[in-house]
Amino acid sequence: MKTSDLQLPEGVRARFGETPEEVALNLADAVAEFLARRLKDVPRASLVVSGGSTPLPFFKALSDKDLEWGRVDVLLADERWVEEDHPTSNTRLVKDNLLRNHAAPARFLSLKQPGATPAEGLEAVKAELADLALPLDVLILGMGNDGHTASLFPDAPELACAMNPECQEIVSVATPASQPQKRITLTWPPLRDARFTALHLKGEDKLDTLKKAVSDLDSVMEMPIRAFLKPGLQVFWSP
Ligand SMILES: O=C1O[C@H](COP(=O)(O)O)[C@@H](O)[C@H](O)[C@H]1O
Repeated sequence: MKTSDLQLPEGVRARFGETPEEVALNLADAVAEFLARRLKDVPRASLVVSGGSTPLPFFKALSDKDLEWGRVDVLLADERWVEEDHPTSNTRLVKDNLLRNHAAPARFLSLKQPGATPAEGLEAVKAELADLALPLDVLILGMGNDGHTASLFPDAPELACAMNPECQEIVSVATPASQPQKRITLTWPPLRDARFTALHLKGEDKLDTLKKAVSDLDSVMEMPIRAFLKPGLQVFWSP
């Protein structure tokens, strides 16, 4: 599919590049600029990132930015309920690739807390996030080809509650049948209200998925990413 075939909703900005490295640098520039501006006005700023394979070059580029990282709270939009030494731990991914270089002094708020299941650890996760200021400042989302973002999966029994605009909880357990591991995710209200939101994608398959998502913006429960395709969103994509 050609990028010119993609008709994004009004107010959604396309920031497409030729390579993942180019897009990662552009995204890191945009995030660093936003955080630096925010830190002039507030004592602490927040940065919510996603896991998976796409963000790696972005994490590396952002870790080189000379910011007052000691005043930045970093957390994940979602996490698998696995220990940090597990190969799919997003926490480890962030610690190894983002919280280094200039970014080493940032405070990391972990969505993985003690407990055999996310349900068991949920109260501890809420306690970890208790003094996080809302609205969130920067949110970087990814997307799966089933239309999930964060761990808002179409087949998660918890989805309706987590996507409810009146949801009072900042985090939810997610147990989609399609996934091998149970998960924990930020819910729609805090994600919806972030001041700067980017969707970071790599690959033709993601472009096809995005095209499918924009074709019917109302069916949010089929593809939760649809809820985020609203004015202000910036889509960073490369082949
Ligand atoms: O499961 C997940 O997948 C998406 C996308 O991952 P990628 O490997 O295709 O980049 C990610 O955004 C989400 O945080 C993660 O839990």
